[in-house]
Amino acid sequence: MTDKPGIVITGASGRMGQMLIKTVLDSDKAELAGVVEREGHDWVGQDIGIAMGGAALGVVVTDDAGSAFAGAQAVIDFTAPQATIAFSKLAAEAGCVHVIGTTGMSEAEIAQLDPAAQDTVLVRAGNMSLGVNLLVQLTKKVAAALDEDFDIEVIEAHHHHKVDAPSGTALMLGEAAAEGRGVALAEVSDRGRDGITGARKKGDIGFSAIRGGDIVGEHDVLFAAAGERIVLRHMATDRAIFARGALKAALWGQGKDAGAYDMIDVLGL
Ligand SMILES: NC(=O)c1ccc[n+]([C@@H]2O[C@H](COP(=O)([O-])OP(=O)(O)OC[C@H]3O[C@@H](n4cnc5c(N)ncnc54)[C@H](O)[C@@H]3O)[C@@H](O)[C@H]2O)c1
Ligand SMILES: O=C(O)C1=N[C@H](C(=O)O)CCC1
Repeated sequence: MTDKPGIVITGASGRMGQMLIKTVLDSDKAELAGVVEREGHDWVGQDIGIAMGGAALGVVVTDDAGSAFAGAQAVIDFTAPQATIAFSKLAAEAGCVHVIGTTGMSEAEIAQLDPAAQDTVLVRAGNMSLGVNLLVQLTKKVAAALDEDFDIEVIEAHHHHKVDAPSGTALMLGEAAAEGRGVALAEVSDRGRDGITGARKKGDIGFSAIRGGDIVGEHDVLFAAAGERIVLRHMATDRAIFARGALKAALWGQGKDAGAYDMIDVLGL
């Protein structure tokens, strides 16, 4: 028996799932309480240490999320939108802090997380790294200082496995730029230009997505005017930055009031 929070990692075999498991195992502030994979995955039923190519750890991969969450203090979830919605209900029932890194959720899907946030602490962010959350605040500040003579473009690059675009981070940066300008992103967002698009509309916030190789995640916010340009840039070279942020959020959430939070809250930025 220990007083360290027990953490369950969902999507155990994923790029982030494996990084999160290593991060929790390396931490002296938390314990690995369980690991979850989707039904039918060949890791289900295996010891997670062996499945990841190492020694047995005594934690078996399960597809029964409800049982895994019972008795744990937090769930860290980097999976897929529908899985995350289902996990939010189970985490709330179990009284677990739910840290959500899953991206590509529509507004309607995000709204389905609201009932869980009435009952438990839910921390959701499209990017859990300190650097990107700082960049979000810088973007808001720069956008507030400049007028519409500066065209704003968010350019992102990720590995070729990524399934959603724009990235969650790009959307956070776009939201920050829109907030700085005092406009609603939905009104000014320009995504997926192709063909005879017409000239750029003043005040729009544009998005471009590059997909290739093993790029972990790169984001530029470009402010382009006649005669000068400002570029705010974040480059991730190691997924550990996202996992460290997620673990920080899981620990921060212990004992907090139920509600929906983000990494700006966690990091106090
Ligand atoms: N917020 C951040 O800081 C951040 C950082 C990196 C990645 N992400 C996001 O995290 C998500 C996962 O990224 P990834 O690169 O690890 O993807 P991945 O495809 O490598 O991993 C996803 C895992 O989720 C599992 N999964 C899917 N449905 C499930 C279910 N119902 N039950 C249990 N497991 C399920 C899959 O089997 C897979 O193992 C993506 O949405 C990505 O954009 C967010
Ligand atoms: O690898 C991914 O997928 C990433 N997703 C997040 C996003 O959509 O912004 C964060 C960066 C890595």
